[in-house]
Amino acid sequence: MEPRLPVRVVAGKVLNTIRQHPVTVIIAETGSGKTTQISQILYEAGLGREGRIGVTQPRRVAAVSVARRVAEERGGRVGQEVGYAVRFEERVSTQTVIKYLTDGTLLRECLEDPELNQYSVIVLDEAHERSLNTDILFGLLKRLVYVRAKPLKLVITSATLDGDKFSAYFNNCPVLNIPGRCFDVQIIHAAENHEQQYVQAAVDVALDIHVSQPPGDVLVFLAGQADIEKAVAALTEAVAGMAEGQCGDVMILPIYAAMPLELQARVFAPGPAGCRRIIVATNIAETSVTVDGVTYVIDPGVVKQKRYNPQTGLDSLELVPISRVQAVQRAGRAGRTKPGKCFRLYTRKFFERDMQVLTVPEIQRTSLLTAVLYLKSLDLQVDVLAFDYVDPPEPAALEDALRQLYVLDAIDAGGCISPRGRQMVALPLDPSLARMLLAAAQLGCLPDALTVAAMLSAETLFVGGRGPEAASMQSDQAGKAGGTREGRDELQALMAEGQGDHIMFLRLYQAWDQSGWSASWCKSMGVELTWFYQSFAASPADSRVFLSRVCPVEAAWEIHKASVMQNQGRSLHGGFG
Ligand SMILES: Nc1ncnc2c1ncn2[C@@H]1O[C@H](COP(=O)(O)OP(=O)(O)OP(=O)(O)O)[C@@H](O)[C@H]1O
Repeated sequence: MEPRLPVRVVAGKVLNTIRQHPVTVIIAETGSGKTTQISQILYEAGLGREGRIGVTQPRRVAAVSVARRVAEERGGRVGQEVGYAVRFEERVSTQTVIKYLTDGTLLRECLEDPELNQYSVIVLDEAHERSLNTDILFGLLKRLVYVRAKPLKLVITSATLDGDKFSAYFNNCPVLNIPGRCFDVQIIHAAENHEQQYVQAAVDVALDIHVSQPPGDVLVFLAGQADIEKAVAALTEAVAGMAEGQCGDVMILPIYAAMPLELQARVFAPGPAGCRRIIVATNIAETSVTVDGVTYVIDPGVVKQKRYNPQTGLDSLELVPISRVQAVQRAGRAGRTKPGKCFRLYTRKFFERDMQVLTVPEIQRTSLLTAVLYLKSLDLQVDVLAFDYVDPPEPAALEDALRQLYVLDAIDAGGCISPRGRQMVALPLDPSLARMLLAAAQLGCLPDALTVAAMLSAETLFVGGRGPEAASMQSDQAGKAGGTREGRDELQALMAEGQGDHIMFLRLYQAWDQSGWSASWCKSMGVELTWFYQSFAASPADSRVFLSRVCPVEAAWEIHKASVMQNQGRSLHGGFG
């Protein structure tokens, strides 16, 4: 228990407000105890007796690490009183009362039980992130608190949220502003912006901190795995070149989403005594997480953000400046267990005048395919165009999602979910991948399709963030840049088959399988081994079994009559122009 945390100081007020109102918005500084304490305050007051206290997080790493912390604070182990559920991993038992879960997992639970009867309270944490899933949950839970027979409390929490806007959305619910923070974070702005060379600038500042600042770990935010690998290589080289006695020991630890959860967890374990850790992270470490020991944060002010292009119908990742809200969150990763410093690699003027105040909600910038199919699958007769959004998406993006779902045969001409759409939504995958698996089941090639789906679900393929074009490079620095020359030739041969990315992935997997899942084979090909691990969990065999379990495609498959499909196709193509 942390009695000094600001949220603990006003525990009585928090409790009374939540008891008296169906929905409460709580705004308090980063590190003040929202994520770890509110659930415990409610539990200690008996609010978990009638059902679990669920706390959502936008990211897996946060759900898992916070559950571990809260279990530890309560003197238990994860999976007992405190548990977590994230995609592909669950540590929850009949004893579990406080459950941390990702917002995506809660949405999937709604499919099984639209009334979410296992919960008495749901806390939507980090609401400012405005993830697509959280935005959908706002609309669904707003309705549920008023219609569910068994009482349900909803709590919305954030360090930076427009309280008035959310209060208005939730029928003028109360907004609790909790003052105070634990430790100060000194903000140091750069004299000039480092837009182009932000990786090198971040490396330089990290090294500078290492040689000149008192003990404390450093957390560096970069935009993606490729950036991180570049920075780790540069830091390793620079540290190795430092004269003996110039500085203390240092340990460099990367963390990004494509890494298996066990590897991500390394950053939460304490480092060796007297050794400074430099943790190089994507924005997965931006909210909620506490990395004990982090005193210095380096924030280059950029992020890779998913954006939807209505012309191509696809999402792409773009490097964009972060919002001020994100800058506040990043700084808030310091000052949690002692005072800290945040080095911003952009000017104060840029922060004050040029940065957007809020992050654009994901619902207004990404593909809506999964979300629309999800809403269609709920037996709530949801009109996706008129759904109760906090901020509605572009009508054109919604219409586009409907059109694509029709093409995938997930909805019918009337816009209702089809039997195939129901099968698709049962698979925890992107609708296009789900559709591919269903087709593969029908065509008798499910094992290969499962392989491709697993590989496409993982994020990074080639070492150094290179695409397959790395294979055609005639670089002398082969091993360093992405594989040996022979490896690149082999990769090129796979690509030369010209059957598209999916078949190439399948061939790549088959070659890896034949190599006996060899790490040196991956290195020679310039392929990221962690990518295979990410794709196949423990092993390809396990992954197949797992995917077959979560994707009951064969059992559920109903063959549509070809003529029906053709007729539907004609009428719908006409309907959607
Ligand atoms: N793993 C941990 N190790 C050490 N201290 C921790 C840990 N997790 C939390 N704490 C302590 O508890 C405090 C509150 O953390 P908590 O995550 O509940 O804050 P928060 O208000 O949700 O922050 P944020 O808005 O950044 O998510 C931290 O500032 C820190 O002092």
